[in-house]
Amino acid sequence: MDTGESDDGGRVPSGDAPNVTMEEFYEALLAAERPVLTPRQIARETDLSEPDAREALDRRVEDDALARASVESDAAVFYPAEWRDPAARERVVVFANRREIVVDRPTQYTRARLSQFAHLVDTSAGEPDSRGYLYRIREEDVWAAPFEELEALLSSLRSVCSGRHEALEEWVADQWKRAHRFRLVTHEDGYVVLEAAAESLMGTVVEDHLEDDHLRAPISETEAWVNEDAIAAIKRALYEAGYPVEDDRDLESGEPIDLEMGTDLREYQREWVETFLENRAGVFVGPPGSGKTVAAIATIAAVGGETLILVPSRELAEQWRTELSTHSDLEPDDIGQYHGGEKAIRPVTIATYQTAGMDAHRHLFDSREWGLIVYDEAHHIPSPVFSRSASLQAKHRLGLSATPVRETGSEEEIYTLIGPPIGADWDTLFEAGFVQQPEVEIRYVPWRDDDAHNAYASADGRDRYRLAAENPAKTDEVRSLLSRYDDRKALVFVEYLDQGAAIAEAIDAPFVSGETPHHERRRLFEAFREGDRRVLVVSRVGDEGIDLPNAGLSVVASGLGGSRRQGTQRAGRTMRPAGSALVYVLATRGSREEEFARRRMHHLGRKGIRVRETTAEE
Ligand SMILES: Nc1ncnc2c1ncn2[C@@H]1O[C@H](COP(=O)(O)OP(=O)(O)OP(=O)(O)O)[C@@H](O)[C@H]1O
Repeated sequence: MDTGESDDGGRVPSGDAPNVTMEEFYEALLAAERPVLTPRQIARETDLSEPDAREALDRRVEDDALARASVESDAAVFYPAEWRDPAARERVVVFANRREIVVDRPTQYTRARLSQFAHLVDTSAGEPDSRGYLYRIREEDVWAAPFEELEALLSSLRSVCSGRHEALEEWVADQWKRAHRFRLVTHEDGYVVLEAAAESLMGTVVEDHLEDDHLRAPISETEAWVNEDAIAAIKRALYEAGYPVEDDRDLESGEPIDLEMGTDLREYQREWVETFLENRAGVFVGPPGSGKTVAAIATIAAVGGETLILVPSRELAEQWRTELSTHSDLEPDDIGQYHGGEKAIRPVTIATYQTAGMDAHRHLFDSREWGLIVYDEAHHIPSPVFSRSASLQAKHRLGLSATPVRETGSEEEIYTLIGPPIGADWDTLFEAGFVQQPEVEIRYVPWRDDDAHNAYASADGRDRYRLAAENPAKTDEVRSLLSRYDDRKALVFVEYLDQGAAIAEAIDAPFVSGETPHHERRRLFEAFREGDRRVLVVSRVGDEGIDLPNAGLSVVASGLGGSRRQGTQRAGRTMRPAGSALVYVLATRGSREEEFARRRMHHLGRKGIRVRETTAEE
């Protein structure tokens, strides 16, 4: 519909002029989860055409109901005029030098606004008992902020901070500029060009940070012909130098695909997909079970181009096929599996990272122009595949990750090579009840006797770590937890094969490890899922992504020395919408595991998950 002739009666107050009521405006803000709206967004949320929306908004500015943040017609954004009044706002304290913002009891709406250009550090900042949310603005937050214009970002910042903070704004503006200094574009003759915003950048930044073979030849003072094999390396090098590159290459997608969703998205999933479509790249970051896979399927539908889904294991490939059929009308014939014995390219193709990384299959991926590449468990992408698949031709790149934090600090790599993080605060998801908040308990298990303790004390390095991990007293603790919760499906996670075998024997349950054949693993997981199998002992292999929706109890017997990512994954096993969720993490009393356990769980605590500590003797 394109005129003001709406049938709701309220939109056409006098004459034929289009109108937007304040109620509609607020609703549109909430729907878009944006602090400010453009005429186009208003048009999308109401049934006005874009020119009519623009006219209606301009008139509300004249009434002083709305304020406009920019005078340039294309970049104009609108927000309620009352937001100029600080008294009407939540209490916000800005620490400009530290680039930190503390908001007392922020509304979900304020949090949504902040998450566009800052990241949540802590939810218990400020006074004791307060719910002060501490946000920090890092370089990469500004680089990835989903705004077309700097002015829109600044006005969003001002609207949250209720006023100007010159130094902070200057810093933000500076960061913004850095992220708009280099661009990769496709020349009309088909080759790739690196464009710099100024001559001096070519001279300094490029000289200092790129290798000789990254560029083939200069084209002008500000442009160079790029070696296409080095695109990922160039992006990474410039990112590290503090100049993230905008990737505006002209990439064609393959055959279009036509796919209808059979599942309605939740509000936040819709927001994820929309944000993704705006940026054409990004990583959905949400706790396990928060619906990333379903949102990814909706993204495939929205992009409508040939899609490659990369997954870490064959079990996950299988799971994707099922999910695609469950949530969309994609026919089995439209789904190709590309791994092991089966190698079929279809409108939607699922491949393992392992196969995708093999030289023998490189051409298949390189020679195609995918409309969308989905990286499942994006924090899990093996390094060689990382650089290779990042240079795959794709119009859109979508990562999925429950835990983007990598111990190496290389989460930046994920965001450079795939795209900026997209996601709700975890506690928002817990609060909304979409993901059950697990109860996590760190349980300290004493050494069985002095001998065991002494052996630990006199060992060193890896041996110590292993002795603590394999403390035999943990087996008793596992047994006692299993009998205490004998009505729950339970997973016991272990780090070492010997320990897994020992625990499995002691509790008479199967042990699933990397040595278990694929078909056997699948059978066991299925038996667990479908009902007759109550307990599984699982080594690292079962650790990620395998959908075990009905685990009501997880016992992490060892594996704390692993990465932070693992701690979250393991706790995540039980974070499913169905059933209550309990996680026990066993740590040997008086060993380094104590400290490890606290640190890992602190990380979960920061994600809004409740953690408790007890001792096994209690
Ligand atoms: N919009 C929705 N409506 C109904 N059910 C949904 C919706 N989104 C997700 N679900 C269900 O919630 C469960 C978890 O969803 P999904 O598998 O997409 O989560 P995930 O974040 O990908 O989990 P993981 O990180 O473990 O892979 C699934 O059973 C899925 O069918």
